[in-house]
Amino acid sequence: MVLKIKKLTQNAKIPAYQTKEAAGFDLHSIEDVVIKPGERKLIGTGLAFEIEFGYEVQIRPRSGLAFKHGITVLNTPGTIDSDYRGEIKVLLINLGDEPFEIKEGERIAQAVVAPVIQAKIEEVDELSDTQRGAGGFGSTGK
Ligand SMILES: O=c1ccn([C@H]2C[C@H](O)[C@@H](COP(=O)(O)OP(=O)(O)OP(=O)(O)O)O2)c(=O)[nH]1
Ligand SMILES: [Mg+2]
Repeated sequence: MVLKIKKLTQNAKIPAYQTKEAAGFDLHSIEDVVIKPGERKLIGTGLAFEIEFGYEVQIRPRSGLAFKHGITVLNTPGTIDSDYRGEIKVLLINLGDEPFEIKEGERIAQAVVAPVIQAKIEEVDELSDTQRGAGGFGSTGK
């Protein structure tokens, strides 16, 4: 699968898988940002993607930032559609107790390519019967 990446700004960094079998590649901030406790911020990467049809890119948190600083991706996994050509942005939230400082060039989140199955959506009047039926939300016990 080829992922085409275009730099939209001079200071954008083309991401790279950090190890041979890494599932995700890290995304870098193009901005200096401070996120106060409880605050959320949309952060630019300066990158645009052309994803092959049949795939998406998911934006996920970095576990180190989550564990050490309470920094996570609010909408995780963020969905990048294969037909999106705008700037890839990362929506971070600070769930920690201290302001979190991000410097331009730092890695703020990771991206994972995943296959997508687009369904043929069909409206019907009846659905088939099943043993579970409408039971959910703990219906089988704790
Ligand atoms: O973390 C994210 C999530 C989304 N996007 C971009 C790519 C995606 O293809 C587009 C739309 O995302 P989504 O469908 O999640 O947002 P929406 O609120 O439904 O907006 P839209 O009405 O544009 O679909 O925004 C990002 O850059 N970062
Ligand atoms: Mg949408």
